[in-house]
Amino acid sequence: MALVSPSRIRTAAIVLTVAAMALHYVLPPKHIVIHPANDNAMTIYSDAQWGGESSVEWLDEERTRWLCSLKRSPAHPVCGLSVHWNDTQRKFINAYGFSNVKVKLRYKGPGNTLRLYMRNFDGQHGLKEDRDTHKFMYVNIPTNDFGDFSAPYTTEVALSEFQVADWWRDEYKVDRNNAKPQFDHITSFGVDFPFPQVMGEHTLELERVELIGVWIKAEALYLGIILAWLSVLFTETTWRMYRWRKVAKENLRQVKDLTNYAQQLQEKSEKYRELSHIDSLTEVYNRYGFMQTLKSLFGKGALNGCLLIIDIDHFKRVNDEFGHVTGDKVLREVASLFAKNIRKGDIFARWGGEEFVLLVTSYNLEQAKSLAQKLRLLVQNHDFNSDAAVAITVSIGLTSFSKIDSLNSAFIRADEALYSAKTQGRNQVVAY
Ligand SMILES: Nc1nc2c(ncn2[C@@H]2O[C@H](COP(=O)(O)OP(=O)(O)OP(=O)(O)O)[C@@H](O)[C@H]2O)c(=O)[nH]1
Repeated sequence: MALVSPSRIRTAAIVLTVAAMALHYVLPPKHIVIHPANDNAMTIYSDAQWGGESSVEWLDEERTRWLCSLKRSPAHPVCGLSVHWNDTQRKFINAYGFSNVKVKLRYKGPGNTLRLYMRNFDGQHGLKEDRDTHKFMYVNIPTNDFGDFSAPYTTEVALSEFQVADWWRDEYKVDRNNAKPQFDHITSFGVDFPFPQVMGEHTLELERVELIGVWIKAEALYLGIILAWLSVLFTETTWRMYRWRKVAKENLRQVKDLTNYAQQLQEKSEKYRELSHIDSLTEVYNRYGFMQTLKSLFGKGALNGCLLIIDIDHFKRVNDEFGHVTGDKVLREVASLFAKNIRKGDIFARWGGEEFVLLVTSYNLEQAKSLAQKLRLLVQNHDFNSDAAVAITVSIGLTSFSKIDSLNSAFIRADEALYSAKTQGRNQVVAY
């Protein structure tokens, strides 16, 4: 089995999907603590610094609880607390990936609403060093949403609830497009009172402020899972296609092999068929080949012509005196002489032993006779180049025929003619 098979990849993908989803729901949210923290500074302020009548003071040594006394005066009534860190080690907070701010605050007083705010330095508007120029974003929260001193209560506010203050936009002449809340360079967090402020004494205690976010957003997680599954399916499809191609290639190769093998068999069977028609010694037709060729000629229509039976004279002597090897050589040469000197359509075969037959079509008896004489002389005059000091001659008996059913009788007549040629002294042609 392959090391990385599709089923293994799919199993791994299922395990990873389940693990990712479980982690997503089980993991505690990520958070950044804004307060309390060692690296921030807390300031309380009031309109007293601009000549107003309001005042503010810490109520405990730990500086967690403070008292705002809001008083009407010509100055705009202001009182609040600011947590900031742009003059501490932590220059700013990037809240990318965070969605909420969680505030644990206690309030006691006549006010109905508190204002939570954050400032963010955006580089285009304001100076880094001057916190008052940083974008002011706020959200008003009913005081009921916070606990009083008897029952502390935690409120969570979505960052999307914050809006940029109109006065900040007007003061720094920022157009609407650039006046959208942003939380990538938060430089301070604060609590104060929105307009219309309620005069009187307000006691507040800020216990904890933190940014809350998920490690990975659900949409991003699902998109990731979908992409991972798409790549698993892609990998699997590619793998399967690769395998199928390999199998198809192998099948094709086998088909090719079989085709080649079938071709070889065909060639062999052709060869054997041919061999079954051919006399192995002389390489001319044997008796079977002669009959088959004759049949195919009959198939093409009525046949007429002449039949010649050729027999080597005193061939036994050649064998007896010079051996069979010489005898074979003589047989081959006689066959070759005949084969070379007949027409393409004529059928020449070794009938058996030292006897040959020749069937010439469309020849009358006279024409066949002169052909037979020509062949007889060819043999007589041929230099057999053998050790046989005996002259090689042939006797030929021939006859004509014009009908298929007369072929048998033609054989008988030609045989009789041959016998006659032999008895009359051999090396001659006799026609019946
Ligand atoms: N070398 C060889 N000899 C063969 C073959 N086939 C038949 N013979 C020989 O051919 C000879 C034929 O002899 P016979 O039938 O007596 O005829 P002949 O000696 O030619 O005499 P006539 O036909 O009367 O002239 C025999 O000795 C056979 O052994 C063959 O394939 N090779």
